Amino acid sequence: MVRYGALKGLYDLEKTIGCGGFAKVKLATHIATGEKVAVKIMEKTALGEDLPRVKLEVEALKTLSHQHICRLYEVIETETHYFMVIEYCSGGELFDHIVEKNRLSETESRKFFRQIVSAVAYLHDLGYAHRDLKPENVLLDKEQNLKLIDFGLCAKPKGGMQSHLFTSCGSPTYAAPELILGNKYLGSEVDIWSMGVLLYALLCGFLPFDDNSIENLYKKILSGKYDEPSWLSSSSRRLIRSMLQTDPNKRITIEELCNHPWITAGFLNPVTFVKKINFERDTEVLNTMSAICGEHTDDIWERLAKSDRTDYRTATYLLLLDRKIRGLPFKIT
Ligand SMILES: CN(C)C[C@H]1CC[C@H](N2C(=O)N(C)Cc3cnc4ccc(-c5cc(Cl)c(O)c(Cl)c5)nc4c32)CC1
Repeated sequence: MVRYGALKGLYDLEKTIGCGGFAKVKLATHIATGEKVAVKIMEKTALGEDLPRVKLEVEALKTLSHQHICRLYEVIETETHYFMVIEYCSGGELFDHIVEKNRLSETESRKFFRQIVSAVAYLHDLGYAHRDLKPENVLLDKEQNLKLIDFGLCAKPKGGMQSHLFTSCGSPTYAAPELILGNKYLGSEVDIWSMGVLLYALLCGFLPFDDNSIENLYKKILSGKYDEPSWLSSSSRRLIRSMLQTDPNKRITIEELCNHPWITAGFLNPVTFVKKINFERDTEVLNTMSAICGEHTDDIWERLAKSDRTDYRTATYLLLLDRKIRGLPFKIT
């Protein structure tokens, strides 16, 4: 077990829970609260041209505060490494959940899909596009709530969501036709296409466009033709068709999606998102921290509010707040 001095006394590193490209993700315990966290470890020398993606993801995650987007608690930078301390999702990948059940019922698909739509609507409202939405980037926490991860490819176009992007990125299987063609595209529109692929995977248990040869895969995506299994309801067929429109101008918008009849069926309200104030003051949690570190709550809050929100103090505050929200003991007895 390689010991990382920078984490000493703050986090106990445990098993590796995944590797992705230039990062290794390990399970860890935040010592002060006993809370489980995921630590994304990146070696600077190995990052190379991927370094800008790390900064992009950190900046995005620092801004984002949504119940279905994985929360960034802390960033630790040393000479050789970056460590991102992120909310742990013990429920694994949504993909595995679909595979083990073969496919999900319309009701269960709707529950998960509403959470994805809420997270993406929130992202787009803040001027971000994820651009790599796929089942592997959708995890579940212990309460089976959905968490969006991996913002290494997300874009916040300078000119806002109406300005076009060019970099082709993400995985071809979930990529929209305009992205494959190398046309200029809108991040929001490619996210809608990818969500269409995700919804299809939830309801069908397999992908709308799939092929071992990348060339045939591209042909299928550009044709926009896919099977509609008999078990799909007409309402879900209509919704999927409106998302998997090869012409981005004909594709459903995120606002229409939030109000779509299939989305609202069985629910009282359309999908909304709370622009959660990123950082609300909680006196009980501050009292607990004051008991731990001996400082006065006003001084602690003062420092928290001024910090860049990625220090250990912030992580401790957020993890205690999480425990309180989940009804777990968080007071130092
Ligand atoms: C395929 N990818 C490029 C990497 C893969 C690494 C393991 C990870 N994981 C898993 O695959 N479990 C099954 C366990 C697990 C549990 N909690 C997690 C909490 C956060 C994250 C996470 C990972 C990355 Cl690379 C991020 O950028 C963010 Cl914002 C968050 N990954 C987690 C994670 C999923 C992604």
